[in-house]
Amino acid sequence: MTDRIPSALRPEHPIPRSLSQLVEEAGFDASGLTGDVEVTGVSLSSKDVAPGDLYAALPGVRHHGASFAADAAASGAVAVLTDPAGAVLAAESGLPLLVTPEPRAALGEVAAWVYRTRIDPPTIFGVTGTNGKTSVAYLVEAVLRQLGVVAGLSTTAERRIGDDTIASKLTTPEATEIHAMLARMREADVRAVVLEVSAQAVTQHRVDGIVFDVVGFTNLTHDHLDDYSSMEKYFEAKRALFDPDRARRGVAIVDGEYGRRLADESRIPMATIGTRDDVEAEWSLTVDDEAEDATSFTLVAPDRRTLSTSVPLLGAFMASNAALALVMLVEAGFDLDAIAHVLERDGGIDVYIPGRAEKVSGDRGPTVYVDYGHTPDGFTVMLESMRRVATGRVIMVFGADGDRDTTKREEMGAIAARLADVVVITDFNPRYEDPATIRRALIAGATAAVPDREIHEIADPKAALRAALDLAAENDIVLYAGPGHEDYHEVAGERIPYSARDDARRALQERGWL
Ligand SMILES: CC(=O)N[C@H]1[C@@H](OP(=O)(O)OP(=O)(O)OC[C@H]2O[C@@H](n3ccc(=O)[nH]c3=O)[C@H](O)[C@@H]2O)O[C@H](CO)[C@@H](O)[C@@H]1O[C@H](C)C(=O)N[C@@H](C)C(=O)N[C@H](CCC(=O)O)C(=O)O
Ligand SMILES: Nc1ncnc2c1ncn2[C@@H]1O[C@H](COP(=O)(O)OP(=O)(O)OP(=O)(O)O)[C@@H](O)[C@H]1O
Repeated sequence: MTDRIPSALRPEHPIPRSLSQLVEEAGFDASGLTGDVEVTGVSLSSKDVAPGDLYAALPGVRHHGASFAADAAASGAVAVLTDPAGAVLAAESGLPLLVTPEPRAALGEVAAWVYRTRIDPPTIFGVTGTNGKTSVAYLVEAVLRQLGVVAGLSTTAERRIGDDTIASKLTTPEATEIHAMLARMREADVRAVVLEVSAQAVTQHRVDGIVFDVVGFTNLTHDHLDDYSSMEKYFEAKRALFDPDRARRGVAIVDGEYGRRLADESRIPMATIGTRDDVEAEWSLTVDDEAEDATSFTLVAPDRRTLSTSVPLLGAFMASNAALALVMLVEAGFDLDAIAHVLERDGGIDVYIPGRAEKVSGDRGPTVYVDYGHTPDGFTVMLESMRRVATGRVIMVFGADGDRDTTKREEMGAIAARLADVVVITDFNPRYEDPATIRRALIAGATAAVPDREIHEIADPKAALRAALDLAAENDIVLYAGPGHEDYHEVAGERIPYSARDDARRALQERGWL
């Protein structure tokens, strides 16, 4: 299931620790330890085991990790952390066992202990919310760099340690990977780390063993109702991050109901940001100007100091993301005036976010963006911004993920039909679902909302994009929403290499526009 974790995300010079010490110091039931041994790392998949690792054999949806204990031993694992059922399965590996009733809940602490990530930690930022997490994480990292701080970053798109970039698989890595990455970051003298935190990561104990200095909340809107039975449960998963056991301080955008509730109900000090006049908040954001590839804004602090700057990206929502990033930095102790000074020196926030409102066109032909929007709210904010800057029509190409929250599809179709002039519906990661069924749901939503909207159904994404470009005039905008930074298209369990950004550039070149 998991590909190997790149060695660049593990410490180069791990320091051994003995399991008996872990039992002693972390309060594990010593009767669960069947032999002592020194460990240098922890891994959650037999495929990721490096020599000297403690293999965490967890029960999963499809397998019990303990059935791979022999494979882990063959790769150099020196002990197994598992539950009582796993202890039976792992016995034949002959490795010492550390048995605990809920190994997943123990994993963060164990990994933090093995990798010593609690000792002299960097400043750790966490970002959560339905939309905008990746963008905010990049924005925090960008300003840290501008301030001269060596930073680390972990997002859906990439993990970054200083200048090294490694592609990501999950939004938030497993606890084993996070602590290994933090240990590697320490070797690279990283002093501040930004982690994107999904709701699933909180629920699945992936961020256990970390105390965040500042956590930020973007918004909460419809998504992931396949993993959470209600918005309330989804909210609870996010709120759990804003707890004294997990974080010292929080920052929330309080435009929406959930942001306000989070600020009111959290048991950690919370700073609030409002991006509309009718919202009461300590910090206020005003968008000064929106252009095709830049948004300028002014942030007013609780003490009335102001910071006026810009992001080199389209959209008022990117100004909200930037405001959250800046207030998180202030809450972490960075001085607002010092931040204002470097941003003025550099002409704004110097950031590149792969596949988020990314303009791929040049000076000729229509303006073309590739974006990662895959929720009703993401569609809304992006299309509303495009409508404000467009001098021509907005043509939108999109699909919807297979095997993911099916309840949002009709709403996505409806928003596209209401806010775009032309809609091209295509396939996007159908996974194991019938792609025609997904398209039908999107089209049903679109036609119910705007019966006479111009809608094209073109299954092949490359053909759909080219059809949109053929329809576009010089002053039109083409938005290709969904694929963002991804470099594959997932069909029936197979990942077919496909980069929408490269394909869009190729299509523009074919037309002599780039
Ligand atoms: C549905 C779900 O949550 N699945 C998670 C779950 O997988 P699983 O229980 O099916 O694992 P399994 O295949 O039964 O295997 C059991 C154990 O055996 C191990 N194993 C398995 C095979 C093998 O050869 N060797 C081996 O060691 C596995 O590493 C695992 O620990 O446990 C795995 C390892 O602990 C997770 O990686 C996996 O997340 C999958 C990849 C996933 O897609 N999760 C999604 C829902 C997710 O977390 N998404 C959010 C993004 C949200 C957003 O859009 O913002 C995220 O943070 O990425
Ligand atoms: N503040 C925001 N409010 C609403 N939509 C947003 C916001 N910021 C970004 N988006 C939209 O959501 C898409 C995903 O953005 P981003 O990757 O930053 O969010 P995310 O929460 O990290 O999502 P994911 O975890 O799926 O990557 C963007 O491409 C854009 O369409």
